[in-house]
Amino acid sequence: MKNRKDDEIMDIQSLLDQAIEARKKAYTPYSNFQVGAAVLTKGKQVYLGCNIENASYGLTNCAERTAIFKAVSEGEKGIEAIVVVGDTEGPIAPCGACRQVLAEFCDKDTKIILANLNGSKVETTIDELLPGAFSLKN
Ligand SMILES: O=c1ccn([C@H]2C[C@H](O)[C@@H](CO)O2)c(=O)[nH]1
Ligand SMILES: [Zn+2]
Repeated sequence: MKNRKDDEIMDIQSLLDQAIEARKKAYTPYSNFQVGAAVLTKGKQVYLGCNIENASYGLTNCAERTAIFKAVSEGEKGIEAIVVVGDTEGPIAPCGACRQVLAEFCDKDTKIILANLNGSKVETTIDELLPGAFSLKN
């Protein structure tokens, strides 16, 4: 019989597959570095994102922020898991801006899975990614 842990592993694998698909939609004429992300909300919906670059480089939106903003703009309240994937040597490392946005919408139980295309994968938390995050409640 399948247990809860098996279901979780399947969820994560399915999110990773979807993030890899989303990555193919990345708009990256400047860096040619594609990233994909998949968010599973507490409402059990999946939102996908890719990085979207701009001629004014600083306006680039990273894949994880695209996916999170899609979820939030549809009224989703919390994130159960997020997978981010890129063609990096090890698991991809989110930029500082994304860590601050993750801190806004993730809680201590949110699973943050960082992956690459070769099967490297780490599961982490927002507290590990951004210890001492800025918040108005500090
Ligand atoms: O976690 C990351 C790291 C980088 N990028 C994007 C931003 C830019 O388009 C390209 C190169 O930095 O990768 C993401 O989308 N997510
Ligand atoms: Zn980023």
